[in-house]
Parts: sequence; structure tokens; C-alpha cells
Amino acid sequence: MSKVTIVGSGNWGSVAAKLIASNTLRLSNFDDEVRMWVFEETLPGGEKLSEVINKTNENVKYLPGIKLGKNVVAVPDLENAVKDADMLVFVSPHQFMEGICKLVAGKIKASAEGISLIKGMEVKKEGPCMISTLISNRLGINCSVLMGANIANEVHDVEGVELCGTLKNIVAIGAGLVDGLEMGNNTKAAIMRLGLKEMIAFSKLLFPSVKDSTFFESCGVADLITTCMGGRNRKVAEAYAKNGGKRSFDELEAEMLKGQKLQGVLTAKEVYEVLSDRGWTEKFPLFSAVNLISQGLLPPSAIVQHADNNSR
Ligand SMILES: NC(=O)c1ccc[n+]([C@@H]2O[C@H](COP(=O)([O-])OP(=O)(O)OC[C@H]3O[C@@H](n4cnc5c(N)ncnc54)[C@H](O)[C@@H]3O)[C@@H](O)[C@H]2O)c1
Ligand SMILES: O=P(O)(O)OC[C@H](O)CO
Repeated sequence: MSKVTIVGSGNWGSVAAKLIASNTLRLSNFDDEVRMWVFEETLPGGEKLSEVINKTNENVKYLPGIKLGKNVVAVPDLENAVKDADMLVFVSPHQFMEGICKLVAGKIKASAEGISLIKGMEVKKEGPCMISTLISNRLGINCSVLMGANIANEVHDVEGVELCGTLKNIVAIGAGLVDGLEMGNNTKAAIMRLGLKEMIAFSKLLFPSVKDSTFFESCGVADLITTCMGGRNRKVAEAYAKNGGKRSFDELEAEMLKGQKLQGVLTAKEVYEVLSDRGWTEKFPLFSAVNLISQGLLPPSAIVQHADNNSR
């Protein structure tokens, strides 16, 4: 029987654990138990998060109020969590994946299959590396991706799906800035439209095989709309603009998200490195502006000038 381990236990990781655990109970070829690796932390009351999850069946910090299923077992030791798994579901913020891969390499079954729900990418001197590629290369296993409501295999465009999930986080920062500046829905729609155009153009420059149709799937335009309306990147960027850029994204993230992590600021920085390196910054005014604003090098209002100059 196949065993599943979730590598990550934040907001989305906990949702994934709950859904997967309800499926393993009804599928006879899966072991009922789902292990969920928990990056251990001590809660304000002095208890360990993993112990509280196992006692209450609830991730009280990252998904409070929702029972995960009694077959979800929180495991604070990463090696112990992954060693017997036939299926590894990766759902950590992307900035921690390099370190996680180092700890997991050589400690898993050779036949294990990976699936990544992670929205982000890594940038190295030799070029950007999608997180599923990092996982495959470092761990020597296959790694699919699942984003929006599509399994990558069903649209046959792994890079396109993963780039949608990665790049929409930059656009969400732009949308949040416009919300914070109270510029209204027309301007926000202009940012989203320009953002989608830049997502498609950037993806195709990096991976010519990426298909236009992927951007009209749930992982593309639907996820873009969701994140620009109700996501964390949008919310923190709104606060950043409302404060006139005087309080940093790091400070607002810590205060507003209480341990959850933003992907958009880091992704904008990583994408900007690629744009600068390849001389593409002028082709991507929105991506560039989001990075320069979030690094404090331009005021929040610069987002509107970029949308206005480039959305026609
Ligand atoms: N939350 C959502 O609605 C949502 C939806 C779809 C996809 N995603 C994607 O899922 C991925 C994971 O996000 P999330 O929302 O589950 O996480 P989160 O932002 O809610 O939580 C942060 C997680 O990082 C862990 N962490 C902190 N420091 C760490 C370290 N040094 N090493 C390893 N882990 C550390 C924390 O314990 C916590 O589990 C991201 O790529 C995100 O874009 C999130
Ligand atoms: O809350 P955000 O901005 O990290 O977005 C969450 C999801 O990626 C939306 O699908």
C-alpha cells in the first residue's frame, strides 16, 4: 500500500494534508496514515506545534478551526517523515526548498514519486530553476506539479502551470498596491491584464514550449483573479501602499500574516535578476516596477504610472 507524506504544514500544506487524508481513507491502495512534516516551533503557551497538532488534530497556528482528520500525523523530524513514503507532496514556501532538499536527499525510497504544490522558483547564475526541477534534480525522483485546479499531466505543460503559480504572486503585489492607493477597479483590471501579458511573455521566453492555453486554465487566469482579489500578497501590498512605503514588506508580513510567508516579493526580486541579466527589464515594466517598489527603490505610486504607460 502506498504511503503519503506531506512536506510542509503551513496554511496550504495543512489544507492539502486534510484533503489527501480524506482520500487515503477511501482508496484501498493507500495506507490510511498521512504523515505531515512540521517545521517545529514553540507556541506562545510553551507547547510544541507538532504535539498540539497530534493532540487536537488541528494546525492551531496555520489553519485554526479546521480538523485535519485523525489519520494525519504531524512529524517534526524530516528524515523520519519522508523515509517510507511512496508519494511526497511538497508544499513549503519556495525559499526553504533548497535546504529541505539537502536534508531529504538520499533519505527517501528510490521509487518515490513527488508532486509540488509550491508557487515559486529559484534563481541561479546559470538561470532560473523551477521548484519541481530542483526537487527532481536533488532527489532523483519524478516531480509533477499541481496548481489551480489542474493536474499538470492533464494539460501537458508542467513549466507553464508552474510559471503561472509563480508569476501571479508578482501581479498580486501590483494589484494590492493599487488597492492601497485607492485607484479603483479600472486601474486594478489594467494591472491584472498587463500582469497576465507579462506572465505569458516571460514564460515563453524562458520555455518556448509553454502553451498559451495553459494561461486560460484554472492555474492561470483563475488563480490570478483569486490571488489579486483575496490573497496574502495583495493584502500585505495594500498595507504597504497605505503606509506610503514607510513600513517594509518584511515588517508587515510578520505583523499581518503571523508566520505565514509571502512569495511575491522574493519572486519579483528573483525574476528581476533574470530580467536584468538578460536585458529584458523594459519588456516587463510591471514585473520590474513591483520589484523596485517592494525593495523601497520606487514609491508605491510608480505602479500606476507603469500600468498607465504600458496597458494600452
Ligand atoms: N496559502 C494558500 O492559500 C496557498 C494556496 C496555493 C498555493 N500556496 C503555495 O503553497 C506553498 C506553501 O505555502 P503555505 O501557505 O502552506 O505556507 P504558510 O505561508 O502558511 O506557512 C509558512 C510555513 O513555512 C514554515 N517555515 C518557517 N520557517 C521555515 C524554515 N526555515 N524551513 C522550513 N519551513 C519553514 C512554517 O512552519 C510554515 O509551515 C507556497 O509556495 C504557496 O505559494 C499557498
Ligand atoms: O495568498 P497568496 O497571495 O499567497 O495566494 C494564495 C494562492 O496561491 C492563491 O491560489
